[in-house]
Parts: sequence; structure tokens; C-alpha cells
Amino acid sequence: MSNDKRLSAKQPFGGPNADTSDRIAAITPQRGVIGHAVLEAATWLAVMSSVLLTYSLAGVVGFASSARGGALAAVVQREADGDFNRNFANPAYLAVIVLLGIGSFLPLKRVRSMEFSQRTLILTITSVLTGITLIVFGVYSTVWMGAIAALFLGALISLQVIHTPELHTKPWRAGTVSAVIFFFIGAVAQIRAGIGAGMPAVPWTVFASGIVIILAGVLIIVSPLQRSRIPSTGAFPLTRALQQARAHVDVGAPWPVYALFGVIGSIFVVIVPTASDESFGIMSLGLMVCAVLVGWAAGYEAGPTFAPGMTRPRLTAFSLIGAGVLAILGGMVHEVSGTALLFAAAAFAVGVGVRAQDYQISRRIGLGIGAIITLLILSLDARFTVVLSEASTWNITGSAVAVSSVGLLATVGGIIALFLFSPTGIHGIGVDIVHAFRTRTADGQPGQSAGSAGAHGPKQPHAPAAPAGHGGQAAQSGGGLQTPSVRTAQSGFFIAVEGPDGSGKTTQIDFIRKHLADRGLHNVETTREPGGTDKGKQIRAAILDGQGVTPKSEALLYAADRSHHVASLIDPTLRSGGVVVTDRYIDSSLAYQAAGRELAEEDIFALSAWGTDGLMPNLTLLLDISPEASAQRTSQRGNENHLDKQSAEFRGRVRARFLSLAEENPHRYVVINADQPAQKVSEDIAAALDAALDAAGLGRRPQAQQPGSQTQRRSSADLLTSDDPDATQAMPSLEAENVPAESEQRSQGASGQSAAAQGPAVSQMPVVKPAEEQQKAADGSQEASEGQKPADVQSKPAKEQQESAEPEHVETAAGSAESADTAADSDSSVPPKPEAKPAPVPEADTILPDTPSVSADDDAATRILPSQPEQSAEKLRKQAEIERQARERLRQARRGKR
Ligand SMILES: Nc1ncnc2c1ncn2[C@@H]1O[C@H](COP(=O)(O)OP(=O)(O)OP(=O)(O)O)[C@@H](O)[C@H]1O
Ligand SMILES: Cc1cn([C@H]2C[C@H](O)[C@@H](COP(=O)(O)O)O2)c(=O)[nH]c1=O
Repeated sequence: MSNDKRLSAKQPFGGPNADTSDRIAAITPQRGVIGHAVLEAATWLAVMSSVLLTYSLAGVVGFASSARGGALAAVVQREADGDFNRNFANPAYLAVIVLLGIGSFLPLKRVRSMEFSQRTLILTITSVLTGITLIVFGVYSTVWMGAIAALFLGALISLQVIHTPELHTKPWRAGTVSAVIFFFIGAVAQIRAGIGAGMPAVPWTVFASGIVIILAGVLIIVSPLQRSRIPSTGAFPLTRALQQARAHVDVGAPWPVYALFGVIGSIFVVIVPTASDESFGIMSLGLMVCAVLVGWAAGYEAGPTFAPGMTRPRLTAFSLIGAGVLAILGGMVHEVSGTALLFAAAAFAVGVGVRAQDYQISRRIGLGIGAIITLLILSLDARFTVVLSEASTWNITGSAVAVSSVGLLATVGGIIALFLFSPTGIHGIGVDIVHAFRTRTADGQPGQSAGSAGAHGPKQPHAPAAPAGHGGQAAQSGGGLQTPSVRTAQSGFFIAVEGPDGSGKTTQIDFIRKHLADRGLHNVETTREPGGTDKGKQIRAAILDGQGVTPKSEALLYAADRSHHVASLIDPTLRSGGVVVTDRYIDSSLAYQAAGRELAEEDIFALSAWGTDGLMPNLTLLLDISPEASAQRTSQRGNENHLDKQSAEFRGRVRARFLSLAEENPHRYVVINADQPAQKVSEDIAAALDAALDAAGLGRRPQAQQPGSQTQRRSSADLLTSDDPDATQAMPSLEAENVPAESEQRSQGASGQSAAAQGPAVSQMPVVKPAEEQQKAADGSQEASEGQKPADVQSKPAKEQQESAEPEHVETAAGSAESADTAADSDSSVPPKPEAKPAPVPEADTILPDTPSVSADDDAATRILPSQPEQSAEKLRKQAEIERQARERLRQARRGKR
């Protein structure tokens, strides 16, 4: 994509670089996502069918030969007759699953550090190669081809996760789709021609999934994913559970969570041999996979609120016991629906137990260990016959022995965990069980049962309404925290630099300080949170030490630091007309404490709004970085603290919330692609700063950078979205692509901002909104938080954006110019900005910079500008003359256009 294209005026979040808009462009629906969804579902279908095919092939024809439909059709009969050779089938199965695992670890390190586009290319190439392998495997079915296909499939799964981790937080979504497809293939075949009939359909399923994988791989590169809009994981947040006051006590050691995943790994592995041992037919495979995935999903989603009266360690321990027992029972039952149901219940227990913890460990390790133990026991093919009576025996198959062994380990582990990790050991277990399904009152006392809590249960303290995009006034909560309206600085300029850990904030703040000095701004305070003040340093130490700091106490510490920071440093600097640049501010709390730690966002916002009297930045620079790069940089830096070592999921949530905050607050956010080299990041920041400071009339551009150069002009234009109603205040009136150079010069001259950049102020347009407008926004967002969905809140501005972007830009310019006329006519004595030099009268052929248009709101806007020094009458006269000439030129241009 060429730069020019990227910088078109219609980027809703036009930042100084293309990737910025790529990251957050609001484009729905996204074809890119469809390609990924199809690829994921086809991959799972291929995994299921090729693992089954390899297992059956080995059992029917051994390792050396290939099999046609006829031989495969005999599988079920042979199993029933007992001449299905498990001595071949089990090792082949073990090999294939191990190769799947090896494949998934192959590409990890190098690919992770690559650019997004390179990763996309690799994903497509791997999809095509995997697809070809599957096609060959479908046509020429041998155990060896199965092994090769497994290797490719493992790599493909892993690449999909590395490529876009955000899309793969819920593997059961695509997995369930493929299980249902598999179930239908089996059902149709088996209903038509008996239990063995499904088997010949399996090579065709492998073949078809190969074709779909190739097509999806091509679709992904032809119609790439807009990384901009990271789809919500849709995960049920822990928030509600925390509100219900389940004690936030971690389990204390990761092994119970590993063990829980181990049970799932074991169940997945025994599904194929169980179908074979019990002669259920391939339909049962789809059924069992589907049941397990749905059970897992239900447990995972229900986890945060399930048994709200039980402490987390106990819930995890009980889940482990439950999962173990249910897995044993599932293995022992000889009836397909019973097995499916029991496996689903075990998976539900796993989901609940895992979600009761703030777990930060890899699922793969637990799954892998459980799978390998199961495979090894499976290879022993240990089977028993228990004589129940003279007339009946109970056959315990090899797969039942394998899954039951893991189930038994889990049960024992759960009992140990019950003793080890509950704060009171085994004491009080009866009370915990009795009160497990009761919610707690706000004071932590057990209350009504969960079922009745909605209607009659204890009333939660009413949290202040979440302000949409925190542009609004938070509700005065009944008896709760009295949160003030948001406000922007009455004087000075407040810049927040936000972003995930390691995004380069500290590095860039040095640059920002220099850049501000180059603009002649010297009353600049660079600071950070937590720890911008002496008291703040103590708070920072308490947070970073991490000992016994719970998420809620951590949130309070950040809010305390911020409150003191604003009162003792930020507000006084702004009041003196200075510029404050802070490394992190309120939005960090929303991203880390609310999105990351899943505390209620309205509470987190209310704390900080209360503590800071609602002070919000004029400009927020978001250094956006991929979670992988962020992890890499923080680990490379060498002084990692416990906060730097967050899970990929946590980092993903933090990043996604930062980006959605940018989307909700286009008037103050600029998103910078921080994956770029530091120098390029600095350039983008410079462009963003220049545009915002020009618009606010603060400082001047250094001579070398005097606007007028293409680069400078583009960058400024891109900073604020031309189609954003707020941004139109600070946007250039005309876009280069749409306006002939001469009229462009004229219009810009008319708006007067060029003079602002070059010398004495003409425009007095700050980035911050006038107080009345803020109030309106506040009221609007309050309404929104009370009834509307966030999407509704956004819809009006979005429409307005559309309208302001769609009509020819000249019209926009004309409107702006008219406003400029009004403003200048009525107030030609607008005082100049501080630290500005006299402006030369623009030459007719001078290319003028991007300039914010002056709107009718100027009056209000000027009220919140820094105090201005007195101007000489001569300067003011010259200024008025510049404006008069500029207006005249613009009128001529408009007449010419008509
Ligand atoms: N654009 C960049 N490309 C590569 N490395 C970078 C870039 N910017 C900064 N770094 C390096 O990444 C590491 C983290 O940078 P820095 O400390 O500036 O980030 P930060 O956002 O302040 O991190 P934190 O939030 O954890 O304090 C440092 O080692 C720094 O040298
Ligand atoms: C202000 C603030 C910070 N954090 C977190 C984010 C980081 O992991 C650490 C320290 O920040 P630094 O940039 O490395 O100095 O604190 C947070 O969770 N919530 C906040 O409000």
C-alpha cells in the first residue's frame, strides 16, 4: 500500500502511519476474519479425520500398505470380531499425536518475531502445503502419509495461534463446527448403510478438508485480516464473580490447573480408541468431540459465577476431583450417549476449575502431559474382564483403562489440593459446600442462593455508570463514590503516553521532551505513573514488590498515586500554562485493572475520576504494540518485574482495551505503531504532536520542519480524522488529494492556522473541546451508560463522520472558512500564542501547512487556552490584514470552483 493511499482523509483514525489506521479501522464485517475462521474449522476437521484414518489404517492393514474403502469399511466388523490389530493401531496413534505436538512447536520462535505480513505469507504457504499433503493422504491413504499430515497440521494450528492470538482464545468455537460436520458425515453414512459405513467417508473428509484449507489459506492472503479491530474474546469476565465477593485467593501453585487440562487432554485422546473399542462407529466420534468442546465452553463461561460462595482454591480442587471421577465413569460406560454425556460433564468441571483461577499457564503443557500419559497407557492395551455374577461380566477396555488412570490421578490430585491450597485446609469444608451456591452480600456475608439473587438477592452497591469513552459525567451513585464530571486542562496542555509494557513509552518520552523544546516549549514536565512524585515512588515500590497485593488493592494504589500525582504535580504545572507529558494515566487503569484483571470498569474509572477531579488528557498517544513484541522487549530489557510477566491473554486484553479506548475517544487519541523501529515511532509522534500543538496554538515548528513540506502536511492531516466531528476543529480544512494546490493554499491561509505555525497566532483552536461541548458529551455518555450499548453511543458520531467526510472537502473547507470569517471578523484582536514569533505575510505561492479550521466554537475554545502575552497594535494590525487577504483568496477560490 502506498503511503498516499494510507493517508487518505477517510481513515476514521488516521494516524501518522498506515498501520495505525489498519489497526483500528472500523470495518465490518471483515472478510479477513472469515478466512481465518474457515481455516481453523477445516484444520480441526482435518485433525479429527486424519487421526482417525491413521489409527484405523494401522489396525486394519498395518504400517506398510495403503487401504481402499473396502478395507476401511471392514474396520468395525474386524473390531467386533477382535482381529483389529491394536498392536499396530496404538503405536501409530501415539506417533501421530506426538507428531501433531512436535509440529505445533516447530515454527514458534522465529515466526513470532516476524512482521504481520510475513506471518500471513507463511500461514498461507503452510496452509497450501498442508492442504496438498491432506489431498495426497485422502487419495493414497497410508500410515506414513498420516504421520506427515499430522506434522503439517500441528504446524498449521500453531501458526494460526501465533498469527493472531486474539482469534484463538476460544478453540471450541471452530472445533465444535468441525465436530458437528464430522457427526453429520458419520450419521448420514451410518443411517444409510449401517455402523461400518462411515469409515470409507473418512478419506474423503481428509481430502475435502485439504481443499478447504488451501482455499482458506489463499483467502487469507488475498483478503488480509484487519488487525485493527481485535474481536472481543467475548469471554465471560471474572468481574461478576468478584462483585459477588468470591475471595480472590489464587490456588498457590499451577499444578492443579495443569492437572485439569491434563484430564481434557486425556479425554480427547481416548475418543478415537473408545469409538473403536466400543464399535460405536465414526458418528460417535463427532458426537463425543462435540460434547467435550461444548462442556468445556460451558464450564469456562460459567466458571466466574459458578458456585459463587466457594473460595477459588476449593472450587479448583473440587473441579479436579469432579473431572477425575467423571472421566473414570465416562471411560467405564459402554453406551455412546452416556460416554459423551459424562465426558462433557468432566470437561465442564475442567472449565469451571480453570476459570476459578487467574491462571497464566499454557494450556498446551497440561493438555500435552495428559495426552501423553493416556497414549502410553493405551499402548499397553491393558484390558480386564470383571466377573459381576455368573451371568454377567464387565469388560474394561484399553481406552477405559487409559482415561480412568488419568481420572484417578486427577481425583487424588484434587483431594491433595483441597488440603494444600484452601486457606483453612480441610476445615470449614462443609460450610463451603453448603454455601457454595449462595451469593454473598456486599459486606461479604453469605446471602441468597444464586438462583434467586437476581430478583430478591442482595443489592450490589450501585456503581457509577461507566462513562462511554470516558467523555461523560459519571452518575452520582446512590451512597457510592461521588464521581465528578470529566474536565480538560483550563490552561497548559496535558499529554498522556499510553501503551502496553515495553511499547517504548519511556524511550519516546525523552524524544517528546526534546521535540517540545525544539518547538520552543520549555515549561514542560515529563512524569510517569505510578511513581511520578515522592509519595508516588513509595506507592510504586509497594505495587512492584507484589507481595500480598490483590487486584483490588492494586487498583486502589494506582488510583491513590494518580490522585496525588494530579494534585501535586500535574494540575499545578497545567495551571502555570505548562505542558505535562505523563507515561501512563487513567486509561492504563482501564486497560490493566478493568480489562486485564477483570475488575468492574465503572469502579476503576470512578476511583480515578474521583481522585483527579475528572482531569483527562488533551492528547493521548497510544503506542500500540503486538503482545509478542511487548513480551519480547520486556524480557530482553532484563529487569522484568512481576507485572511484566503477564500471560499472552492478559496482554491481549490490555492491548484490545487500549485500542477500543482509542476508538471511543477519537478526539484525543492518536495511535502509533510501536512495532516499528524507534526512529520511525519518533517521527510519527512528532507529526502527531505538531498537529495537536499547532491546533492548540502552542509553540512553533522548528524552521527545518516548517510545514509546507509534503511529509509534514500529510502527517498533520492524518493526525486527526477529517471525518471525525471533534477532529474537524483541529483538522486541516482541505485535503491535498481533493483540492488544487492554489485553492488549498488559499483556504489554509483563510483559516489562518498557517500563521499560527509560522508566527503570531491567527487561530486559537485548541485540541480540547469547549466546556459546553464536554458537558454535552458527558450527558450523552451518561445516557449511553444508562441504557444504550456502546455501539449506539458510537453510531451518531460515526454517521456524522460519514457526512462530514463524504461531501467534497471543499465544502467542508468552505464551512470552515465561513467560520473563520466570522471568528476573525468579530475578533481580529485575538491574542497570539506564547513563545511564537511574528509571522510573515504568506506569499501567494507558498505552500501552507495543514491548518485546523476555525469554527464558530472558537470563542469557547479560546477560553481554555493558556494565558496569552500582550500583543503590539502593529502585530495585530498585520494579523488582521493576513486574515483579510486570506479570506478574500478563499472566496475567490470558491467562486472559481463553482
Ligand atoms: N521501537 C523500538 N524497537 C525496538 N526496541 C525498542 C523500541 N522502543 C523501545 N525499545 C526497547 O524496548 C525496551 C522497552 O522500552 P521502554 O522501556 O521505553 O518501554 P516502556 O513502554 O516504557 O515499558 P514499560 O511500560 O514496561 O515501562 C527497551 O529495552 C527499549 O530499548
Ligand atoms: C499507571 C498504571 C500502571 N499499571 C501497570 C502497567 C505496568 O505493568 C506497571 C508499571 O508501569 P511502567 O510503565 O512499567 O512504569 O504498572 C497498571 O496496571 N495500572 C495503572 O493504572
